[in-house]
Amino acid sequence: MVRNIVVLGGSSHPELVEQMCIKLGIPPGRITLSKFSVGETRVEIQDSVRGKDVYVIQSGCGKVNDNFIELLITISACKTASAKRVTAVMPLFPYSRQPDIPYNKVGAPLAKAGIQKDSYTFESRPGTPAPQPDGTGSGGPPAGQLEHKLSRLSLDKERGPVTTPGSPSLTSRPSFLRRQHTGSEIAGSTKRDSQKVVYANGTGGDWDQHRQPGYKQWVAQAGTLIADLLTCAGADHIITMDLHDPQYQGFFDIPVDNLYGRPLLQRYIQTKIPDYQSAVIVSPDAGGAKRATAIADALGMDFALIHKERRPTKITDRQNATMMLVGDISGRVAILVDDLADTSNTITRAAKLLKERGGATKVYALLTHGIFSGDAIARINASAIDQVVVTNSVPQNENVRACPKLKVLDVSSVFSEAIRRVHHGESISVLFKYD
Ligand SMILES: O=P(O)(O)OC[C@H]1O[C@H](OP(=O)(O)OP(=O)(O)O)[C@H](O)[C@@H]1O
Repeated sequence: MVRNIVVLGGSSHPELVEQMCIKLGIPPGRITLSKFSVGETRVEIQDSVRGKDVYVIQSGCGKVNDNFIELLITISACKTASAKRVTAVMPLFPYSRQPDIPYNKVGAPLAKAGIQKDSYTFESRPGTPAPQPDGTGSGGPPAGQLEHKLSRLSLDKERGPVTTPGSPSLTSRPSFLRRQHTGSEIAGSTKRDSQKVVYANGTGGDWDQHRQPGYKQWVAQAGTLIADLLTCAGADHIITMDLHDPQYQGFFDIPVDNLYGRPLLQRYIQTKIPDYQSAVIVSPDAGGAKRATAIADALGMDFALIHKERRPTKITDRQNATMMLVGDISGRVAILVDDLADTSNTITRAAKLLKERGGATKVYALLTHGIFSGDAIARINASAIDQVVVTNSVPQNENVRACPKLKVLDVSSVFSEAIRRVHHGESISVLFKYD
């Protein structure tokens, strides 16, 4: 039993909170989480946290944004109630696939002068503005586009310039536009929906058609913002697991303990996969190669890599990325290792490749985070994967019921041990050991 500690659970994963508290030998702190009818989050902490070491547990799953706000409000409430230290325990860190890069890795679709929407490809890169063949200086728009620009200008004229006293004119910004999502909203899905623009006069069209030539689409940089929000709320420490991008830790100026799911996955391979040493560890993409090779090296196993060539023929056709297998898995068991499955597109396509092209006899997929948004579970059920193994960093009860191929490993011991060690000021590096 640890003393002077309060563990508060958010809405995202009550079972994990309960398991962690059992392992710590303390009851969960009393907290009421509710919503006002308008949708705003309300947090009420019933136990005193004055002078206490507080751990708020919230995973980046379910209603991710609501849960994140709930976490921020809870942290802030603890700080203002004089908690000595507040640690955010986030088994799955939200937004960790949106680091601070100006364009997403699939290549931001860029408007190229004169190109039709349907002919956009990932080969369509923006040229540096250069003189046109007709000698019109620095790449001015072709005639059609000029008309389009002028029509936009006339719209601005109708409205008149938008200015505020003492501020520069805002007419250079598309202030007459408002954007709306048109794609269907799938709960928990990360699919990027197409967008439409609507002018104030009711006319509109596809966003792609309205991009300025040569302008690189701006992708929001969520990484630093998420880190700043946590620290502004009052978090003194973060504990998480298998950050998609470990460099994310650099966005924080507070300690971040990034625990590994690897020992759990490794133990599963050793204890549950018959004759595992003759199997091959496979990374389904280059991004996860380091993680997968580390397991292969530790267990003395062979390694293969699937190269995911992100060059779909259309911008929105991300799922058509070509996959190429590097390594020999013929007649052997293949064990896919990755940090997470979201839509499960990556692992199901990889499994198909491993069996159809590579000649694998059986395919396992071992992942730390089983997000399984949208129809991911149905996709796994219909796939060539024989077994999927995930941790319960996000709730898996419903998924287990819907997917007979799914096995779940418990992370509550790892997190409760991390909490115990942080609380007592002990090193947690022992949790980073693999063998
Ligand atoms: O289940 P899915 O929806 O297919 O998503 C899973 C994939 O997404 C992540 O990588 P990402 O595509 O972000 O690329 P990266 O590893 O190169 O960062 C993750 O590492 C998986 O490989």
